[in-house]
Amino acid sequence: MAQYSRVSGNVGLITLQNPPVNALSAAVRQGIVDTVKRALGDPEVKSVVICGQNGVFCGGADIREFGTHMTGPPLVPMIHAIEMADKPVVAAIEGVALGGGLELALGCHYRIAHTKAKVGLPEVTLGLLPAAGGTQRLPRLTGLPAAIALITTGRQITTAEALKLSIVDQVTDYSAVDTAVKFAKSVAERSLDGRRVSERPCPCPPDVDALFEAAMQKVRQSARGAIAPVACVQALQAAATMPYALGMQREKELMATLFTSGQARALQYSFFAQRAVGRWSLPSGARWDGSKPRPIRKTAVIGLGTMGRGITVSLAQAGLSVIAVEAQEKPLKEAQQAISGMLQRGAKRRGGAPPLDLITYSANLQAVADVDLVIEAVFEDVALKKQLFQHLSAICKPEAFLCTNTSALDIDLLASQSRHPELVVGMHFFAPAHVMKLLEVVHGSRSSPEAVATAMNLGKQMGKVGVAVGNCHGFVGNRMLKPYLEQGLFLLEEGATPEMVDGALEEFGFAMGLFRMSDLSGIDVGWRVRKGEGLVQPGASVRVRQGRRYSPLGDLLYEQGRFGQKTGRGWYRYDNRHEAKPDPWLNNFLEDYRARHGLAARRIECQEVLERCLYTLINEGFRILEEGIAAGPEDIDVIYVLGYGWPKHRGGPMYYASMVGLIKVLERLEHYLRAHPDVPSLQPCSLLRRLVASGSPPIHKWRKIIKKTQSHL
Ligand SMILES: CCCCCCC/C=C/C(=O)SCCNC(=O)CCNC(=O)[C@H](O)C(C)(C)COP(=O)(O)OP(=O)(O)OC[C@H]1O[C@@H](n2cnc3c(N)ncnc32)[C@H](O)[C@@H]1OP(=O)(O)O
Repeated sequence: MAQYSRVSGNVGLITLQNPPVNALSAAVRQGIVDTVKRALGDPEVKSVVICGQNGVFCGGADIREFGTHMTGPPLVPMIHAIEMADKPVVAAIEGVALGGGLELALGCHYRIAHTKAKVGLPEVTLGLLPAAGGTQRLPRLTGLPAAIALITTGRQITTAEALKLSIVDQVTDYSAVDTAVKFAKSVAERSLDGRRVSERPCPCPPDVDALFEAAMQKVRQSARGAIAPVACVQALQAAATMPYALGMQREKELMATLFTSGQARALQYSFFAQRAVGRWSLPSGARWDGSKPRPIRKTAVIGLGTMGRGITVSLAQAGLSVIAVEAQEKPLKEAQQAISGMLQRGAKRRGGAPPLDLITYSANLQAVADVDLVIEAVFEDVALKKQLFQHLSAICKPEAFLCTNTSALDIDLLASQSRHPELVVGMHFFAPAHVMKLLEVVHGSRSSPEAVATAMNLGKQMGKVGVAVGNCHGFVGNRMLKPYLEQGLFLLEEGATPEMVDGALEEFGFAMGLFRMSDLSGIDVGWRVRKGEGLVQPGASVRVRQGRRYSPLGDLLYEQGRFGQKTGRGWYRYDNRHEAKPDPWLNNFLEDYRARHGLAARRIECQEVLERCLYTLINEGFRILEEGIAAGPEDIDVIYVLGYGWPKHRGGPMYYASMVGLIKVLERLEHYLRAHPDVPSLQPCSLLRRLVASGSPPIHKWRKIIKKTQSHL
């Protein structure tokens, strides 16, 4: 809806009303059309201001409408009518002007924004392009390079930056609406010549072809198969080379292919999934809306290795005070230097001063005595962490939350070392912790809903997307990774090469194939995990361990000192630190290994690589759902997209399974299980069977069946 009033004598004020973000639903679009008509037809009204209620201009088109039969007036003619009005129309931007919201503002003759507002065209992140004239109007204001950068990334910018780029005409610290009304009065009689953006020429640099070639190359490299960024460049190319009307036609055609694409559906699913995970629930029935987080003011981080440093930076950037503890003086000094550098670089990027004063460094654990919440990030060693929890429990005030940054260890075991196990939760950050948005908040059997709510809330303050998960080895993300990695090794035994397996996964859209990932995280790290599980038998290469097929290939590489990137050798060779090159040594090693074990190498197709690696990972995801470790498929999908390089435009593993068809996933798992009966991770899980038996319902209906399956267990 849109409300109309006349203010300050002769200014027509149109207020968009659709909480929480005034999205342009059919009713809002109808409201705008009606109120604009009314304002333009009222002889008393000399100029018009468009604003949004509750301090938010507009969050864009209503994404919930996209999957439905769309009704109501379309955006393009609505914005065109505003631009062609013969009375000045001013957009008063507060909060956000995003997507269709910014496109609406670009159709106005003037834009006045609050200093704290943000603007952007994030459609590309939803698999779309700004198809309400955004690709044609923005470059006419900002020039092509800035428009390419903004539209192909969807980056949201401050209004200070928007002012520099001529996207807005004025920025104010006062009410943008009041300022816009005053301004509208002052320009009431002024000519609109030059104010209609679509009538301006698109500024074209002389090297425009080279500019677009470079832009196309850049998006193709970073998009990893996503089609929307490519379409964005094509639409901008139309703005540069065609008259406005033809450019609009091209924008429309490109949008038509994106709008119904599977990628757009997956990205829009992901948008809502990232919000749905905030509405967590625990197996006990406790929920986000009934559990109050406790405010946290003082925090502490124990252990200032890579993870501890990233967590400290992230807490300070969120405005929280941090006691940063490292037992030895030398590493403490080194960490202090590194953290200061990270904060300074961050401040340079974001603007403002680095929050150095918020951090106090100490080598003494007693320094954490009066903090509200501790995050320990010491070495992943259960004995060390147990001892630390005993100390913390004795030192900290009784109501302090004790959080552990572990990627796999038992939260209940650590909680049992504390006098207040209900205040213990896992906070599993992902490296680099000040950059990665994902946070697994792990609830143990005794964690209180208040502790979970507080950790989730703290994560949000830190700019993370928290996902509440249950306690099991590897939680959700790392647990699902295990069968995926295992299949990679089995494929090598059967005739594949690391570059072939990685090629298939990267072609699918993963940021990195599994062997490149293993080289990056360290072959020694995986070895240590397997050792902890009792799987490593040095020197032996027996292919059955704990009653199931086992590949010792990773252990053999470890024994050769090939730890991955850090030693320059792993599954690949690294002549310079980052570039992975196929290593003839490895091929010989694999041939010897196969010969020793009587394994005949066979030709393996990419499809088999994908099916075996991805379907076993997905199958583990179904087990996790069945056991209640994750509350719903959205939780798993958010974890994989934000933490494990799963291609965003494929929605996440569980969404992907729903798109491939559950029956196909089930059949292929059964097929591979027949070929490899000694691999239990290929055994389809009962939830998958139950979903297939229920007719493979759409993903949003899985929770109901999961609940039924759980009640049968
Ligand atoms: C052939 C058809 C042609 C159509 C023309 C196409 C041209 C235009 C396309 C578009 O405009 S696409 C939409 C572009 N806009 C966005 O991508 C913005 C998305 N929203 C956000 O980034 C954030 O929500 C926000 C606006 C910055 C606010 O963030 P905040 O952290 O304050 O709140 P959230 O938890 O994110 O959101 C609150 C609530 O609102 C829902 N929501 C947000 N934006 C939209 C939207 N555009 N449409 C529908 N709903 C929206 C969000 O889902 C939350 O609700 P719940 O999911 O929690 O119920």
